[in-house]
Amino acid sequence: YMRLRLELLRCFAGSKAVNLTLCLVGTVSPCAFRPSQDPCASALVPLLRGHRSCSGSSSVLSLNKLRSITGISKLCNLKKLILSKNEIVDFPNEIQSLVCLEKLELNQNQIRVIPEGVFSHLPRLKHLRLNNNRLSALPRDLAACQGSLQYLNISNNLFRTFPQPVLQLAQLQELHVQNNALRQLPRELFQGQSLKMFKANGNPLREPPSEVCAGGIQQIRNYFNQLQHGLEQEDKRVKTMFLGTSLAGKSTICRSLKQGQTKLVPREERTVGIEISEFQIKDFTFLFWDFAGQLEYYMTHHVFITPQALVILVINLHM
Ligand SMILES: Nc1nc2c(ncn2[C@@H]2O[C@H](COP(=O)(O)OP(=O)(O)OP(=O)(O)O)[C@@H](O)[C@H]2O)c(=O)[nH]1
Repeated sequence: YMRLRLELLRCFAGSKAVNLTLCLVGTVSPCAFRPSQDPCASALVPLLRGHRSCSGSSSVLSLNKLRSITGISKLCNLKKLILSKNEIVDFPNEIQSLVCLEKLELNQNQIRVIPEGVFSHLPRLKHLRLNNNRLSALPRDLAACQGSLQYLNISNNLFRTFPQPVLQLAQLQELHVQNNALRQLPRELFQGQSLKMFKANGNPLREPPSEVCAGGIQQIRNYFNQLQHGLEQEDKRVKTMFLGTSLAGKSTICRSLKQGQTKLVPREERTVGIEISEFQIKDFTFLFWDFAGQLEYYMTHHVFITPQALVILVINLHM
């Protein structure tokens, strides 16, 4: 039950585009098979109906909890293979025999590693879903799909660095990398014009900043173009936030810096909300954000604190 072996599928060897969605994903009812069009498939329907999890039209594989798949290597005409929502840990190596494959979905499994040498046998692959696994890298030979792959989803994995083989995918139109641990995206990804849809939210991005990524592909392209032309050097504004408990001395440091000498703020002049001011040193402009230290204002702080800001935490050592 937990290790549904698909040896019996060998009888499909040579048949065209067998709807494996049914037996592997189970989101389609057994009637999705078209025995009239594919006589081999009719042999499988009773087999699956006899299987406990296949009775009825509900999700089959989510119940099966497949951990491994074997016996599919002879399905060499297969175009679509859906193995979503299982408990597959080891990438099924036999997929490399499915040389006609155009669509492969292995999302929502527990795959950590994809071995080298599988994708180099899949030159027709157009659609690849690997989201919701435990991947932190992609094999180099994914680049072999550069003439065909149009859709790639690697969201909800453990990528800390952007997988370089993706940069070779010249036909890629849609890329999902949400909810990983990416800090940086490569400029080359946005140099071609093929990419039409790109999603990267849920990553701790610094380069380009998350705010830029949220604006979409064109904004990301503009950002990199500006960087390339050195325009970023003209932006010398530094957002500076003063944080600390009430009466820690935030306003005092803020005013002392601006006036170039110690300037004690009278106790009765408490900050209310936020006081924003500017401070110039040479050609740098510091935008001072002096936050009120009273507890009731804490709730609003996180709204204003952005990753690019300089934060000065003020502590009164006598308290
Ligand atoms: N002696 C001494 N007093 C200080 C120093 N820094 C701040 N103070 C005094 O401590 C009190 C509080 O200072 P503020 O700068 O208003 O503190 P704050 O952190 O801005 O306080 P909130 O407005 O409540 O958030 C004031 O009376 C200041 O004069 C310091 O370095 N030495």
